[in-house]
Amino acid sequence: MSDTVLVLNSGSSSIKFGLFELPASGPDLLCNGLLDEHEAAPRLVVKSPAGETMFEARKDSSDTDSGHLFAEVLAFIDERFGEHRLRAIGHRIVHGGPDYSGPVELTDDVYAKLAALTPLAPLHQPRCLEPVRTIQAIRRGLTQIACFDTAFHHSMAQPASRFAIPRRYEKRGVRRYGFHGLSFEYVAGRLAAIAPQLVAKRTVIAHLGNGASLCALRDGRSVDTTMGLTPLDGLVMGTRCGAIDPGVLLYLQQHQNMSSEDIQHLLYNESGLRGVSGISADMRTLLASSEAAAREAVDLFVFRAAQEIAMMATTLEGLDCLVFTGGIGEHAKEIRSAIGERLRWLGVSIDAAANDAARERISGGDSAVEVFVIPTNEELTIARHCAAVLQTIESYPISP
Ligand SMILES: Nc1ncnc2c1ncn2[C@@H]1O[C@H](COP(=O)(O)OP(=O)(O)O)[C@@H](O)[C@H]1O
Ligand SMILES: CC(=O)OP(=O)(O)O
Ligand SMILES: [Mg+2]
Repeated sequence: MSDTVLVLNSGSSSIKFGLFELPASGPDLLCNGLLDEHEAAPRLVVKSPAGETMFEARKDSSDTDSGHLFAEVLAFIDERFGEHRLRAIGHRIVHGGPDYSGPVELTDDVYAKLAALTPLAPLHQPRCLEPVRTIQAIRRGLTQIACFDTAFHHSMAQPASRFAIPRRYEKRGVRRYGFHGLSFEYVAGRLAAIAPQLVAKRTVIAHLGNGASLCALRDGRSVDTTMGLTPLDGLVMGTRCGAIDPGVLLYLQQHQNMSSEDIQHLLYNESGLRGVSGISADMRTLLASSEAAAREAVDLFVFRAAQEIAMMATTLEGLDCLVFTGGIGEHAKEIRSAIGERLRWLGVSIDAAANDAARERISGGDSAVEVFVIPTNEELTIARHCAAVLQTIESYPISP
């Protein structure tokens, strides 16, 4: 009998999960799955590591209780992997605030602190925390572990972590935290394995998914990132505006008769690709569309991504390596090449054939900047963190 951990990755547009076996050599995937809520009838799919479908269920669109999903996933695991011992559930928690620079066991006290951070990630934090309570109810006593998007950026120092507002707000926690850290950590680790000579070099990782952000790295550690106090700052996203003149918010509130709730909804849910195109938040749909507004939304996404990559390069005082990851970064060759074109002046040159084939290294021979496509794996990062935390809990030794 071997030990396993179930990892839940609740993002803004999907819930992904993975079941990992925990041998001493590191977590091994047994199956993974996705709850896709984009379709009219949300779909639950579980696949083997080879990509074969092991289980599929279509949920009634009126069934908005994700608790049913988790009960279904746990029942499936019991049935198919009953010979293993489920040791813990590992959760991606988007906001860890100032207190958590690494993974922690989810006690009631920790839960309360994380729930209090909901206003700083209103789209994500409730979705991340809801399964914790659900699982507590259906599997009392099962260890649950929180792994944070913010933790990787605790290495970020001032001035990168500072806003230009009076210091008293910084003391109250109003500072730049950054997100997508579990993804950046995984990609930085893969990059170190593929190209160890680049670890000490000036690297920017572009996580371009439904949520999107950049991380500037030196020696594999985060020194700057584009998201701030909340996952609203920085790049244009699926439904989020990214960086915006704060005067816009004042104007909307004072002269467009909008409440703070209206403004929150506008900036988190109705902006970004969705708002600019008026068509969709999904990059695939926009790239396939012949509408001018779709093209304009994609152009703005590319323009801003290139601008902010140059901003990260300023923090690093140059750029040696650029890595694309996330749903768009991994799959949208048009976006990678358009961003590359805008960064020619920085020495970026992308090889068209390598880019079309989504090879691991896509920079041309003449490029001053090494360019890679590295698929992210937030679930594996969480599983690794869980294995480390479980080893510190005496009553849960990991079997060799
Ligand atoms: N083949 C593709 N071509 C272009 N865009 C894609 C492709 N596959 C996925 N995407 C885009 O990736 C985005 C979702 O990214 P993902 O990282 O999966 O999201 P999440 O932030 O929810 O984890 C969507 O905009 C989607 O359109
Ligand atoms: C932090 C964040 O934006 O996450 P996601 O990409 O899952 O929306
Ligand atoms: Mg994501």
